[in-house]
Amino acid sequence: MVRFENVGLRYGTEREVLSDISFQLHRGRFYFLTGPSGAGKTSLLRLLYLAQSPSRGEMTLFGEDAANLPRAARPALRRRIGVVFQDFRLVPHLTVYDNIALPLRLGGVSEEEMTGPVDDMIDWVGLSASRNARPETLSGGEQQRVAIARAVITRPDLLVADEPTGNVDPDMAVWLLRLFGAMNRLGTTVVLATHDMTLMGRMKDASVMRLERGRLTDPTGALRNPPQSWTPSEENGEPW
Ligand SMILES: Nc1ncnc2c1ncn2[C@@H]1O[C@H](COP(=O)(O)OP(=O)(O)OP(=O)(O)O)[C@@H](O)[C@H]1O
Repeated sequence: MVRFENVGLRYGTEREVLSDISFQLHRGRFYFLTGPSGAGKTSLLRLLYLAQSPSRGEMTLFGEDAANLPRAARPALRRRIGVVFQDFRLVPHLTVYDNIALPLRLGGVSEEEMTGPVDDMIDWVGLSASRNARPETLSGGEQQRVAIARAVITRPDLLVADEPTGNVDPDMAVWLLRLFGAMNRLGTTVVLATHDMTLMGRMKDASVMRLERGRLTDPTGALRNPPQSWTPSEENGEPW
């Protein structure tokens, strides 16, 4: 569903921060993106969620040429991608409910249609008691659960997360990883950037993409060939 071929990225006239990046992401898989600080993880994720265009190379997303996408075609492709950031990026003056409902409102879903799914989602992330609270009154872990709920309320094909557990305690990090795992079991492809080796060890089936000074290594060998044994699981105890 995603293919990068010899992708390079430079900011302005500086040297390339990403060079010769080639990989494929397979539908329904879980990927960790790791590497030292400054290796280019955020830059690679920004390419994936179309916040940045590559300086060279080929980039195919959901079968579309994403490297040369006309501006007008970007929103439709972008709607198929959910994004979660380390610093949550919630809208401060909106309640938990309204933050999670935001992508549906922007997509033109009626208030009547969205109430059930948004409340189910609030329940799923364990925040029913905070439905009408503003983000500033929540803990970091609670805010990140709102951010994850907002990112997945549209059931994206691809979920991209940039150090989503960086600002929460270790127990909450495991809780959040379970949410990403549950989404993944429902068929969403997940790419999660992290430094946290313990967290990576908890997701045994995940593939690991490692960046070193702007170049990608493939320690699990899974980026070019999909694992033969793997099939998406239909099991789900989640509300949607
Ligand atoms: N907007 C920008 N303009 C110029 N250089 C940038 C910009 N964003 C990132 N860089 C540079 O690109 C390189 C890769 O940065 P990036 O943030 O992608 O790495 P990272 O692996 O995510 O690091 P960290 O783990 O510290 O967040 C760094 O040298 C950084 O200084």
